[in-house]
Amino acid sequence: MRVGCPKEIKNNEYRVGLTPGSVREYIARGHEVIVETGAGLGIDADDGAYRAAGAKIVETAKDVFEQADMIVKVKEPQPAEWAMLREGQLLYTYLHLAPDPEQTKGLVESGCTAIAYETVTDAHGGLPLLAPMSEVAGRLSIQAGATALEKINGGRGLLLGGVPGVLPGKVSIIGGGVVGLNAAKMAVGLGADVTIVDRSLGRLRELDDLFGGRIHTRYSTIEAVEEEVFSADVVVGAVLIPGAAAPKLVTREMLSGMKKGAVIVDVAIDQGGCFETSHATTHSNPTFEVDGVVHYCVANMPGAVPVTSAHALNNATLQYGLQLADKGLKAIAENRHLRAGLNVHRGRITNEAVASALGYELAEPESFLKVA
Ligand SMILES: NC(=O)C1=CN([C@@H]2O[C@H](COP(=O)(O)OP(=O)(O)OC[C@H]3O[C@@H](n4cnc5c(N)ncnc54)[C@H](O)[C@@H]3O)[C@@H](O)[C@H]2O)C=CC1
Ligand SMILES: CC(=O)C(=O)O
Ligand SMILES: [Mg+2]
Repeated sequence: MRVGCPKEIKNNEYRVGLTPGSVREYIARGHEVIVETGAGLGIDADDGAYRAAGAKIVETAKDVFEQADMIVKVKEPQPAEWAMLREGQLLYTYLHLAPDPEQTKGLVESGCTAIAYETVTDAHGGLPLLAPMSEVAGRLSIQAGATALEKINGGRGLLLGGVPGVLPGKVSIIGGGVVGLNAAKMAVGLGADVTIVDRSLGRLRELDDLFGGRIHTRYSTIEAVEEEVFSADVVVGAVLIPGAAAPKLVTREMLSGMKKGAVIVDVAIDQGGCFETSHATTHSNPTFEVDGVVHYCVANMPGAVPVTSAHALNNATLQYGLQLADKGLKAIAENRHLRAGLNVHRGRITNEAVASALGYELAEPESFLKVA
């Protein structure tokens, strides 16, 4: 198969879908790889590094989209990109379709077959292609929150860890999955007072064991969320219902009970966000204020640390990408975890949560693929 990797074009997105190391693996399996010039500059990989790995360098994204059978990216296609996709072409990237009707329409109209990293599953009930970026975003969320708390950035002017004789700040994390766990590790490391709220008691037990009494855990109810939000200096939004739009757990009304200059970091913004007042922001203008509360809602947080993120992402995406390149649609038919990643196929929506969020009729992949 001919595999293509364009340069990312989302605001301040410096990751790349294929590292030179991944290119070598595709080449070793007998595939051709074409890479847009400069695609890897954000991770210090120049065209020479890609050529040395066996890729052919092309001048434009149009060349990549025209020539490749499968496109490997990081972020959801932007309008100029979905316009270049064609019927039968495979797209392998993050999509986050449920809160994004325009992109969904673009992909449906293109006729392409789109596999969303964030809905590919594994045998342990996890989301293996979302996990590495959730690790990064979870860790970054505390850096972002701590920075936004500084007075000069519109925050309360509070140091999260405190100092001897002065109490630390309070971090409340809503959603104790991969983002939540990694946010908690960083917040604990800074010396903050940390609470994690989740609706899974099993998960709260795991977290309690992991942190050995260093954090507080709370079962997620409206009351618990409200009390946490009112008392926090930083609130991290980290809930996920796979494929679906994030539930709005914090309403606009609740903001009035928050401390002035407190900070919300809505990591779940890529699925629409779990605060009613959130809207997606970019790295070039990451925060805004509503009712005295600073909101940080960057939808591609890992893009800020591309050297770490692109390698972590490739570590996870490579094995599934190779299956797609080796076998095309047959890989999706044979591997139910990859099939869970199928969101769009030849004009139809194949993911239940996306279909129900956006009012499409669901086309079950099993109804048109000969599954193993
Ligand atoms: N903004 C960005 O750059 C990035 C955003 N993300 C997003 O972060 C979000 C979280 O991802 P992960 O941690 O990997 O998901 P996860 O599936 O590991 O964890 C989600 C947690 O939310 C909990 N949850 C669901 N409903 C809840 C409720 N009503 N109250 C409390 N907890 C609830 C679940 O029990 C689960 O423990 C996703 O939307 C993901 O796409 C991930 C990476 C980067
Ligand atoms: C998960 C995601 O949206 C990101 O890494 O940007
Ligand atoms: Mg995102």
